[in-house]
Amino acid sequence: MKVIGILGGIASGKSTVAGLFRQRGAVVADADQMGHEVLRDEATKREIREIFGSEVFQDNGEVDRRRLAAKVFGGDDLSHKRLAELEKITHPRIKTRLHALIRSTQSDPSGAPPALIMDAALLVKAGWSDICDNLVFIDTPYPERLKYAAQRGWSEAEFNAREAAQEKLEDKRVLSDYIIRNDGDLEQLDAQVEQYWRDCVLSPTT
Ligand SMILES: CC(C)(COP(=O)(O)OP(=O)(O)OC[C@H]1O[C@@H](n2cnc3c(N)ncnc32)[C@H](O)[C@@H]1O)[C@@H](O)C(=O)NCCC(=O)NCCS
Ligand SMILES: Nc1ncnc2c1ncn2[C@@H]1O[C@H](COP(=O)(O)OP(=O)(O)OP(=O)(O)O)[C@@H](O)[C@H]1O
Repeated sequence: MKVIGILGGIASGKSTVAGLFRQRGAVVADADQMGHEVLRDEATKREIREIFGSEVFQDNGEVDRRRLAAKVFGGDDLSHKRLAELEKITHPRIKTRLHALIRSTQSDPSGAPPALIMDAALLVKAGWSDICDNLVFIDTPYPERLKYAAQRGWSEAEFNAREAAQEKLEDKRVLSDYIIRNDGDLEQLDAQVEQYWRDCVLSPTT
């Protein structure tokens, strides 16, 4: 089983590509989803309350992700410091979940899939790319990414603040060993995923 990391900018289509791999039989590790699960963990909530206070919690005791996002993605020095504190709490727990999923997928009694796809925006920054055998970069023009993010309700300022908290796009591109261009429709994206699946997953030369 190959562990394949997906790299790309915000709203570049990483999860979409991961979904196309899933349709072909891959297992997908969704780090954003794992991050959300971690925020529901009681020990995590305690640590977050100590640092950020009760203002980032909803009345039902769960973390309010919008309010927490506003605190850590402000784009200023204080926000950067807060984001580093949040990552110190959540990243080790996300990493534990990623490793657990890889282990359980590898040892699945009904057989491991050809690939496990790591859909994690912070793969390189968090040091999780070491787990990957291959890295695929999704190359999506900035205006398209901005448009897709706007459909999620993100302003350009919010988009840029999150992007600034990630590794530079060029650094991710250089680290990758395959590039998928996402500048067309979903059918064109699917065709590239199919080619990669056939050439690099099912019949790899390396
Ligand atoms: C700040 C939080 C509560 C905001 O939640 P929200 O639902 O708005 O965003 P979500 O988690 O779905 O992430 C959406 C996108 O935001 C970007 N993003 C998320 N966390 C970070 C981060 N630490 N640094 C830079 N960008 C980030 C990524 O591109 C991600 O795909 C949440 O993102 C969080 O807890 N982040 C810290 C944990 C983490 O690093 N998760 C990402 C793992 S790859
Ligand atoms: N080629 C495309 N045509 C139409 N819509 C697309 C295309 N590529 C991506 N999208 C849409 O753009 C949005 C963002 O894609 P997606 O969530 O896969 O990005 P992401 O890189 O995983 O985002 P994040 O940075 O939050 O992790 C989604 O709504 C997706 O359907």
